[in-house]
Amino acid sequence: MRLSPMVLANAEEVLREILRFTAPADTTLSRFFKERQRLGGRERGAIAECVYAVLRNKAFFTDFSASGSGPDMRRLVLLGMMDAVGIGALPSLSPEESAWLERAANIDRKLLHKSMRSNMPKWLYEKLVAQYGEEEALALADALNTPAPLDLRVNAMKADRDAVMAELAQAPIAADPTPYAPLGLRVHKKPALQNLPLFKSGAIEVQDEGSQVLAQILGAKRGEMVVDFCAGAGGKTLALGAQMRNTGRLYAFDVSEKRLSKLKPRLARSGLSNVHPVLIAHERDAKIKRLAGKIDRVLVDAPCSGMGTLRRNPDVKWRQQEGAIAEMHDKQIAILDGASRLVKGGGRLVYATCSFLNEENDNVAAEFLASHPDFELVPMSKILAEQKIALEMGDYLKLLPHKHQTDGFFAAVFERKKMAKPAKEESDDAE
Ligand SMILES: C[S@@+](CC[C@H](N)C(=O)[O-])C[C@H]1O[C@@H](n2cnc3c(N)ncnc32)[C@H](O)[C@@H]1O
Repeated sequence: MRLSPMVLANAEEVLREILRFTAPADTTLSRFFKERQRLGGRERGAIAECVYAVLRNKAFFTDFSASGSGPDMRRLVLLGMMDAVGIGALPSLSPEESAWLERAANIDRKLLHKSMRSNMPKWLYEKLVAQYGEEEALALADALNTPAPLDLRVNAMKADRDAVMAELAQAPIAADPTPYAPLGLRVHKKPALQNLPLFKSGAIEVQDEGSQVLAQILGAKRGEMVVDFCAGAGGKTLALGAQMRNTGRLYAFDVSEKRLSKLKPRLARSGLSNVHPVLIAHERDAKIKRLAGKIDRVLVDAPCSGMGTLRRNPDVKWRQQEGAIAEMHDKQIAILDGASRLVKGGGRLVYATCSFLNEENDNVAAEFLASHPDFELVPMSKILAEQKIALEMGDYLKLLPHKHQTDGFFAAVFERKKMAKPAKEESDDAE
């Protein structure tokens, strides 16, 4: 069935705003839809898919659109809709527009020039090539320009993976176990899940497999004292609380009241009562000092460029400036230093990001080790063996979409040496 012409007009309007890159695309889209209650589910789906198709092919579409006619934004929308719903579903195309779209559809995008195929700002693509070499950089860029699958985590407090898979099949929703995360399911297609009894009862949460692996490698156990230092809306907190079987104490720190407030309803659904959300002012907050040297495991899921999530947020790369990466690096070092004070002798500290850039990953880990002789690196190969996760890694966890079908993630595990005394607290409360 063809879309109505007003869908194209709406797509043009929202795309124009999103391409200014002044706000995240998903925020702009949800505000736009909220203001247009008359748009139905199919129309919303087509507009959102069109916008994301343009973001994932911005370089190619911008270049190709120069060969078309009519207003710029209409040309981009037609190309986006071609990917989103197919040329046959587009209303009121002129014969020239149809022929033009057929030409675009027949272009093999793998044969485009690398600057167009990678669909990234030059500085970012150059960083990728420097890190991975050209061939792998292109494979990674291709994967980052492809939509992510929908992964679920089964809440072990409420269900097991096989039972959830069987219940989903009744819906009917087809899903397969994820290869690395023991409680993960990868759902075929993208069905709405919010109204499923499994979701309402807290038996499942939406979570990328890579994120699940990150929570797993902290190795949190029953009865332990654990801190999720950058808990945000609690994606990993929920996984950690369940891993601890709702025992011990799990502090969820964050500097954002708004993000922490999103954790509350998720906690209620999850059935966890061992989680204690704590709003902190910064990484040296006095609330943290009371716990210095007392914590078994600390997760620092640090604020980062978010480049590892480009499959979901393809606009991030166009909104970030290269200089922001260096600023991020300094912030990451400061947070990791603050969080390290919590760890007791023999305890573990995990530093993680959803980025694949060395500045935010290996470099931060190396600097931390160089300035904290009371910590040593625990090779990721050892951690993965402990957790029985079938992934081949060296010192660090480096998950990449073209290799592991997850978002891009990094993690390093540090252990505080047993003899080391808790960090002496300087009188720096007044900072
Ligand atoms: C990558 S996000 C965390 C995502 C979250 N762990 C999850 O799994 O959903 C990083 C978080 O760090 C928080 N943050 C930023 N600066 C911080 C600081 N100085 N101390 C603690 N948290 C901070 C941000 O508010 C943000 O929620």
